[in-house]
Amino acid sequence: MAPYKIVMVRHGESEWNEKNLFCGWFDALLSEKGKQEAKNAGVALKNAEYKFDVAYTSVLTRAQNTLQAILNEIGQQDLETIKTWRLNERHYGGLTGLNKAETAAKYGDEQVAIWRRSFDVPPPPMEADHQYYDNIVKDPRYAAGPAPDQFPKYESLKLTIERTLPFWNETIVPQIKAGKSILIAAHGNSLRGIVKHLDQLSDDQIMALNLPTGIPFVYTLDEDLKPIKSLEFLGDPETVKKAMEAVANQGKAK
Ligand SMILES: Cc1ccc(S(=O)(=O)Nc2cc3c(c(O)c2O)C(=O)c2ccccc2C3=O)cc1
Repeated sequence: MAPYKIVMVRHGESEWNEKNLFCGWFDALLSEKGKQEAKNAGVALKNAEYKFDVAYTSVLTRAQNTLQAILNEIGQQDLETIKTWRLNERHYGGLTGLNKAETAAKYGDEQVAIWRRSFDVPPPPMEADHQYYDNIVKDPRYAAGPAPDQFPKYESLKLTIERTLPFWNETIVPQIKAGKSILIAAHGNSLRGIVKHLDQLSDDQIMALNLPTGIPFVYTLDEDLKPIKSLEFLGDPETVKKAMEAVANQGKAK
C-alpha cells in the first residue's frame, strides 16, 4: 500500500497571534487574515484534488475552524473528524495572555532568552488565580481528558511532544497503515512534534522550525513510515516558494 501520503496544516492566524499574545490553550478565534488563510488552504487542496477519509484536529476552535474551511472548499463538509486535546497547542502556563513587553517586564530579558532557546525549560505554571484558569480548566471540552490530575498548568516543547506522539502512534499510524487518506489541522508546536518524529530531527533542529500558518504540507512515507518526501507545501507557486524559503532560512538563522 505504501507510499503513504498524509496532509497537515497549521491553523490560520488567530486573533491572539495578530495581537502577539501567548495563546496556548486559550480558545482564541481565527483573525480575518486567518480565515482567509484557511480558505486558501482549502483552495490549494481542492486544486491538488485531495480527498480525505478522516481528519484529526485539536479541541481548540482555531484549528477546528481551519479544518472546516478546508473541508468546505473541497466539498467534504461532513468528513469524519476526531478532536483531541493531544493535538492542542503548547500550554504556555502563566504567560497565557501576555505580550512581548509584558513578558519581558515580568520575567526579564534573560529569562525570555532562556525560554526561547530551550526545548525542556517550561514557562511558569498557570495557577488557579490566573485570569484564564477557570476559562480553560473548567471548559467542558476537556471532560474526555486530560484527567484532572494530569491537566497541564504549563508545557515545555518536550512535554508537548510527549503528549502528542502517543496519539500519533496509537491512533493516526494505524489509520495510515490501513490506507486511509488523512488530514491533520493542528498547531505549530503539536505539528512540530509529529515533524520531529517523522524526520528524526534534533531538539535544536525542531526549535528552529516555525511552520507557516494556513499552508498545507504533505509527507510521503514508505511502508515503515519513513519519509520519502518531507514538508512538501501545497499552494500557488508564490505561496509555496515563500514557505520553502522561510523554512529554509529559519534553519540558517543564528
Ligand atoms: C507573545 C510574545 C512574547 C515574546 C516574544 S519574543 O519576541 O520574545 N520571542 C519569543 C519569546 C518566547 C518564545 C519564542 O519562541 C519567541 O520567538 C518561546 O518559544 C517561549 C516558550 C516558552 C516560554 C516563553 C517563550 C518566549 O518568551 C514573541 C511573542
